[in-house]
Amino acid sequence: MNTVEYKINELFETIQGEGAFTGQPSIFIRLQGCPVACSWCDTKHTWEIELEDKVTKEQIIAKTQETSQWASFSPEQILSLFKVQGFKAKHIVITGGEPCMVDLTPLCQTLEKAGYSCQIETSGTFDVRTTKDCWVTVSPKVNMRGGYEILASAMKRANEIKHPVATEQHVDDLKSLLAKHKVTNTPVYLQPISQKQRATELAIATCIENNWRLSVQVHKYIGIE
Ligand SMILES: C[S@@+](CC[C@H](N)C(=O)[O-])C[C@H]1O[C@@H](n2cnc3c(N)ncnc32)[C@H](O)[C@@H]1O
Ligand SMILES: Nc1nc2[nH]cc(C(=O)O)c2c(=O)[nH]1
Ligand code: SF4
Ligand SMILES: [Mg+2]
Repeated sequence: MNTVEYKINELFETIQGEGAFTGQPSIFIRLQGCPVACSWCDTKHTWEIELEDKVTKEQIIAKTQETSQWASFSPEQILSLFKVQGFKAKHIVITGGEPCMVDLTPLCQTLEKAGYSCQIETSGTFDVRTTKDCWVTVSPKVNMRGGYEILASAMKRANEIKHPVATEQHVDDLKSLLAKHKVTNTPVYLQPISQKQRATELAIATCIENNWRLSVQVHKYIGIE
């Protein structure tokens, strides 16, 4: 019997809007907690884990706004919730916050055993603990306020690298990282930060120059979660 529990900020079904799985109907599990502190992070409400923000599972399911509230769920409770909610997607995206602060293996094992495919969105600053079949999207974070560094093990485990960009410095940071970790075959996506026009223009030009791919956070353009 698995007794592990995960602190969940949000659980919802939508279309994956980023990276290689863009367009894929997906159930998102958003975990609470991240110490990396990217200045431009679009989910700052997930950073702190405060005990006073602990609420019931029902309140998390009923959430309609971004809040720092969270509830604990076991893998089995997550799975049965999918059924209660009538979710149809067979692909799960585990994000946050920083999901790799905890061991995701029991969660992914339970979900995969039930026939789902799993994907993790991570900053690459914590050990990636998951199943071998889980798709790992590493979005490396360089020189962020929290002071965390990219782990070689995370770069090696990555099935795709999705790098947020707004400046030439971000592009240079990525090139240094790829050289340092000898990444040659992993698909690279550039993701313009916060849909800014200049960031998007830079990302397009840099993708063409380097034969990388563009990831534009489709969900934000079409106004879905
Ligand atoms: C909110 S993070 C959560 C998962 C994990 N902490 C990470 O950074 O990968 C999910 C994805 O959104 C990206 N992201 C966050 N804020 C963004 C922004 N303002 N513009 C574009 N991408 C952003 C991250 O780089 C990451 O790829
Ligand atoms: N639709 C949709 N796609 C996403 N891909 C990554 C997301 C994230 O916040 O990690 C995200 C998100 O929040 N919504
Ligand atoms: S690592 Fe991810 S969740 Fe954490 S601050 Fe950066 S973008 Fe936000
Ligand atoms: Mg998001």
